[in-house]
Amino acid sequence: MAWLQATIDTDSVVAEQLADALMDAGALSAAIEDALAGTELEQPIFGEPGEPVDKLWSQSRIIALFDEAADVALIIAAASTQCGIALPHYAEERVEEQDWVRLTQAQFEPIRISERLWITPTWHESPDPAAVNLQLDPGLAFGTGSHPTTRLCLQWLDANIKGGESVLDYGCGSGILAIAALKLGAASAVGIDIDPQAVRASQDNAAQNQVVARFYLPDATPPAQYDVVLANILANPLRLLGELLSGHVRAGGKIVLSGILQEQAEELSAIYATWFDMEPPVFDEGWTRLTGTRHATV
Ligand SMILES: C[S@@+](CC[C@H](N)C(=O)[O-])C[C@H]1O[C@@H](n2cnc3c(N)ncnc32)[C@H](O)[C@@H]1O
Repeated sequence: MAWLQATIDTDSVVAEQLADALMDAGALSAAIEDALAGTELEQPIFGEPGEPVDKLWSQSRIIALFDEAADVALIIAAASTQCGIALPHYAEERVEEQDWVRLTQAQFEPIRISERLWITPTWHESPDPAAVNLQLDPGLAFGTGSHPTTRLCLQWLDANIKGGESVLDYGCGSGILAIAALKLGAASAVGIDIDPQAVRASQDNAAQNQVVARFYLPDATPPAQYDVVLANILANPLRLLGELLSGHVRAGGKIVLSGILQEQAEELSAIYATWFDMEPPVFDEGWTRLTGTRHATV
């Protein structure tokens, strides 16, 4: 079994419309990426939940997959006509059947977070069995440890969990932060996510790591206060969640915020200074970690 793949360079303004038209005309899949990805001109563009992305890559590339018997030229011509654009430049190649599982797994290697903390996929031996090892596979929920926003939180946990803390992981994704906190010695951990798939993935991952954590949708958040509250979400939800998150941190407890772009750090830090003594931000690849200690009274 084989497929045909077309790599189509296109104007970013029509990329989404063209990808949809390709699907309508018979493509099996059509993914849009930055045509300059992997070069010095690559443009990192991030969206906020619930908000349209207001920036486009300067050039887009559509990677479309077709059945082996498809007439790719005809489909691209039909899709271009539907979008009212000239036939774009494209390259076509044959993609042979491969061991996709093995190929995917090969992309996920163990990740060393710190001297003593590793994140390892289940199909790998841990490189350091004596370390604190989290077993985590890429799945439907965000959080494998490879992203700087997660790494910043894991590094904070590694340096600051001394043993016995209660932890709230708000926006838990895969549950990675709650699970890491428990593995590092926290006494209890609760995770919250708006995505039911993330709640399920977190439960599965906790079981895989033989730790007991509780995961809920926001409506079921226990009305408790914690020693540590982590929230790796994004700037916009963090702007809106300040009151709620601060209410879950005991006086003298810590807040750890991530998912904030470097240029958003000052504004977010000022918002959370309402409830916390904020520390200087820590940056990693353009992302920010903010931490603070809860005021005794507000
Ligand atoms: C960037 S992921 C972080 C996952 C994981 N905690 C980590 O550090 O890798 C953000 C998660 O927050 C969840 N989320 C976004 N907005 C939320 C909100 N308002 N309340 C709860 N969870 C939210 C998303 O569904 C997603 O799973």
